[in-house]
Amino acid sequence: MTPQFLKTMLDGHLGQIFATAADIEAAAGQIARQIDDATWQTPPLLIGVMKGAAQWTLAVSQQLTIQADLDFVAVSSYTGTKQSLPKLTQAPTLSVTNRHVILLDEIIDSGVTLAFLIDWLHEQQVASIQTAVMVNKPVARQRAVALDYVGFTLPDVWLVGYGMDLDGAYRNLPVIAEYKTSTSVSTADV
Ligand SMILES: O=P(O)(O)OC[C@H]1O[C@H](OP(=O)(O)OP(=O)(O)O)[C@H](O)[C@@H]1O
Ligand code: HPA
Repeated sequence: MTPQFLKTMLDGHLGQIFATAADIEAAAGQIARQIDDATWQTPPLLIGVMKGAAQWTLAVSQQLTIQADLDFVAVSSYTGTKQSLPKLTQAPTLSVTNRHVILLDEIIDSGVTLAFLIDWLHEQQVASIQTAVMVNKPVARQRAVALDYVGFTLPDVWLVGYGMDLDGAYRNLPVIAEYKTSTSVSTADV
């Protein structure tokens, strides 16, 4: 059964629930095992893309069993569901030059945000870049981005929860859910 608080919080906008917290932790664990098993000449530097990737970055990094460093950048590209040019609003605090970077984002949609960050990291002369996304929404891609680790591949609907927002709301939902822009009676079930 879908918890009542989700239905109440999304007030008629709740669509399909694509993943529960347990599904997401399991997907993050599988990715952590792959990162563990890769060959690293120096410890990788995990960089989470704030704000949305905070939960996903911790879900993956806490399940690693190798040494890794952790940092964050902040990029802003969306107001509501409307996209604008990405802006780096916070650079990493650690030096990225010559580091093996793993960029973690909770969602890739158009690809513009990650492509922008990858270009920026290359300008800083990183040693290598891998990407680890919780959700891949491939339908509306505008910029090609190589994805090394993917949690879930989902359809082109607006998603909220586990870091994903609509105008700053719903990031704290413990599931990945569809936000229906027109209200309807929810049939979602978990
Ligand atoms: O592939 P794209 O179409 O570029 O979309 C993905 C980006 O959009 C969201 O960021 P947003 O700008 O909403 O900032 P946020 O992380 O603070 O929510 C999300 O967190 C990704 O970083
Ligand atoms: O579906 C989405 N949900 C939240 N943030 C996003 N940024 C791009 N696509 C999405």
